[in-house]
Amino acid sequence: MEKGAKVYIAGHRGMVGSAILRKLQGEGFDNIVTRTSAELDLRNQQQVADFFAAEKPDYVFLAAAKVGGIVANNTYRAEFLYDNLQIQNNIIHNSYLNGVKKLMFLGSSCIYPKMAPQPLKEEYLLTGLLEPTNEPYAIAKIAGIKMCDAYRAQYGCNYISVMPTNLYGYNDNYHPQNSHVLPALIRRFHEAKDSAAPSVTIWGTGSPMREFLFADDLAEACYYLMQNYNEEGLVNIGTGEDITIKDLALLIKRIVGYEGELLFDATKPDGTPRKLMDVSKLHSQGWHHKIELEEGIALAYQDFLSKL
Ligand SMILES: NC(=O)C1=CN([C@@H]2O[C@H](COP(=O)(O)OP(=O)(O)OC[C@H]3O[C@@H](n4cnc5c(N)ncnc54)[C@H](OP(=O)(O)O)[C@@H]3O)[C@@H](O)[C@H]2O)C=CC1
Ligand SMILES: C[C@H]1O[C@H](OP(=O)(O)OP(=O)(O)OC[C@H]2O[C@@H](n3cnc4c(=O)[nH]c(N)nc43)[C@H](O)[C@@H]2O)[C@@H](O)[C@@H](O)C1=O
Repeated sequence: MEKGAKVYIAGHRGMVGSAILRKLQGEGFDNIVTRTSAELDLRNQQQVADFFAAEKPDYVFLAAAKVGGIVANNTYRAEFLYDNLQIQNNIIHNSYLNGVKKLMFLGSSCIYPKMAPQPLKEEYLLTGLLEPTNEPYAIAKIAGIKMCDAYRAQYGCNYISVMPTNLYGYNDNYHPQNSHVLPALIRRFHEAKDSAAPSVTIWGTGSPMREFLFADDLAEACYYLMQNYNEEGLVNIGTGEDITIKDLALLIKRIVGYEGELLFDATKPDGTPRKLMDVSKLHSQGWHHKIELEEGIALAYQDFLSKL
């Protein structure tokens, strides 16, 4: 990507899109195109066609999506499938029609089979059944990978797909029910500290393992791969390290400074038992994460406090 190139970041107000925007601005890009969902509903085929025909971006980061935690995925199953298929189909197809030089599609580690061997290698895609709570979202993300590969094969489009692990960071979603575990627990421990509540309830058994990457690290990786990677298929983006939900809760509890007890609500779903990324392909490309979990949670908590 040349510094003067016109770059469209779809989803620039979200956690990931805003981190990519900061990264590109920091690198000196000054021709960045953005639209909020109120200005441009990416599910709408005609609106997206008109936008691409008018703006003709050179490069596209596809970081707009219907996103949420385990309960949101399981509750809004139709929206997670429909919205995500519409958004990505419209952007990928109109990028092709308007000669976009390169596009990055963001998927998720939930595309891998629920019981795949660990760590998750890119080649495990489509080798088994998906986790039921996020199957609609995962099916949409798998379709996005296959769209990029099909447009590369038939039309020669340089569209690449990256699969981030679970993310957290600035501008995260702190909704009590619909968010991911890390922001949900920052909020719950903070509110329990404020109200001197005797206990905090963690969903599920606490035994599932998850890997977490700070969104600004993800943005660094996306920028790096946009400059250096031009292949079909997918690339995992993560740290290669994971932690149980119980240990994550204990870490957040300590950082927030809450002193009560932990309770576990086994009526809430655990989801996939483990989804540790194999990051050897990413490391062989020359990229490694910088922000470790404890430091990242402290930064996210400061961001949460600053927006109260
Ligand atoms: N968060 C995570 O843990 C992970 C996220 N990812 C992927 O990273 C990408 C970004 O996620 P994240 O930043 O967390 O999500 P956010 O929910 O923070 O942001 C999503 C953005 O998408 C935009 N958007 C949603 N629907 C529409 C629509 N119909 N039309 C236009 N814009 C729309 C929103 O725009 P607006 O603000 O203007 O409404 C929003 O800014 C997604 O592809 C997601 O699947 C992958 C792995 C983990
Ligand atoms: C990024 C990823 O995000 C989703 O999958 P997930 O990894 O299961 O994400 P999660 O962060 O919601 O939960 C992780 C674990 O944590 C437990 N947990 C405890 N207490 C809370 C809690 O309070 N909130 C949430 N959300 N989870 C909690 C929860 O029960 C689960 O065992 C996908 O649907 C899919 O969209 C996707 O790609």
